[in-house]
Amino acid sequence: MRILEKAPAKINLSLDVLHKRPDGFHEVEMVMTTIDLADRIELTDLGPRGGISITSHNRFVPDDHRNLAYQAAQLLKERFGIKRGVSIGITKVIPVAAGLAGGSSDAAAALRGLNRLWNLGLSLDELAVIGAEIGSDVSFCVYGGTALATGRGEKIRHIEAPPHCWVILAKPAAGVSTADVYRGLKLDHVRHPHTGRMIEAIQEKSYEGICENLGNVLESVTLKMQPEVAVIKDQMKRFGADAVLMSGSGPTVFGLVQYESKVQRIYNGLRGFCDQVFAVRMLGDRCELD
Ligand SMILES: C[C@@](CO)(OP(=O)(O)O)[C@H](O)COP(=O)(O)OP(=O)(O)OC[C@H]1O[C@@H](n2ccc(N)nc2=O)[C@H](O)[C@@H]1O
Ligand SMILES: Nc1ncnc2c1ncn2[C@@H]1O[C@H](COP(=O)(O)OP(=O)(O)O)[C@@H](O)[C@H]1O
Repeated sequence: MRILEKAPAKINLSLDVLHKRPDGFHEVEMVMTTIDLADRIELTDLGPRGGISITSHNRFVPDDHRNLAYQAAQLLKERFGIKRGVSIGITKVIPVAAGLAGGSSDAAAALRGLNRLWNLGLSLDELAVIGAEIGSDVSFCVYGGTALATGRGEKIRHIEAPPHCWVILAKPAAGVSTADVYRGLKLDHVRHPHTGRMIEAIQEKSYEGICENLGNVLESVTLKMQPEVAVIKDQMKRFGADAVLMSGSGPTVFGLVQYESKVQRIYNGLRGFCDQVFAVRMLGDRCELD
């Protein structure tokens, strides 16, 4: 039997860090939404007593226990005493180590797909709790859609979809380590975004309100490690994006664009000096994972 799952990327419309916790993680408040840029996960049953095998044609994606989709399969096998093997094929589209939760979304897709393959009968809420053991962003990725994520990112409150718009993404060549970025954050020197106002803007379907309230406290940390982020932000604004921000720990920069007529010009302009550029729609609805 073969199961296919879509694993969409996320962007953080708003990312605030409240404080560092005794367990080393940071308490966050993030408004996240899924976009139409997705990896494809193909799960094939390998029969009784088999192991977990990972195939991907991307040299930056680990093909062993370090892969988050592998960890998802291992966790379900152990927890539910599954004795069957599985092959996990990952068609990578989301840039790696980019602040777009590619690995987390692959793990979430593996959880959803294996739940079907092995007839585990788990709800999305149960999968989201299991996902939190793999990484802070996995719970959100189990559901997709749009949500406020709190705690270390694993507490999810669903919110409605933002109004449809275009998202242009541009990723500088090198990736960044999320752990390094959190480590570099000096909380007494940041301007906190207004999480509440972002949620209100989404609920009011105010595209202008969303643009006005984009904010990410991690941006200034990554900017120091990768000055190219500032250059890309500048170019995106100059080519005509309505608002721009770095996603997550970066270094990917996204620009919001309301009208399709502007998208091609901004995309073409950025392609001039950035290899990985994408123009996609915001998904925003949970049902759009299918
Ligand atoms: C920054 C964000 C924003 O959505 O995304 P990315 O940039 O990775 O996509 C997330 O908070 C990243 O989530 P995720 O990538 O799942 O992080 P994890 O694997 O759980 O943690 C990696 C490391 O980041 C730090 N970390 C992560 C989450 C958090 N709330 N506080 C932290 O301090 C810890 O040092 C941890 O060891
Ligand atoms: N399925 C996967 N896809 C991409 N990277 C993965 C995957 N599994 C583990 N990784 C590791 O996780 C790291 C972070 O990758 P990723 O999830 O793409 O970025 P981010 O945390 O910035 O959103 C990568 O450097 C890679 O070594």
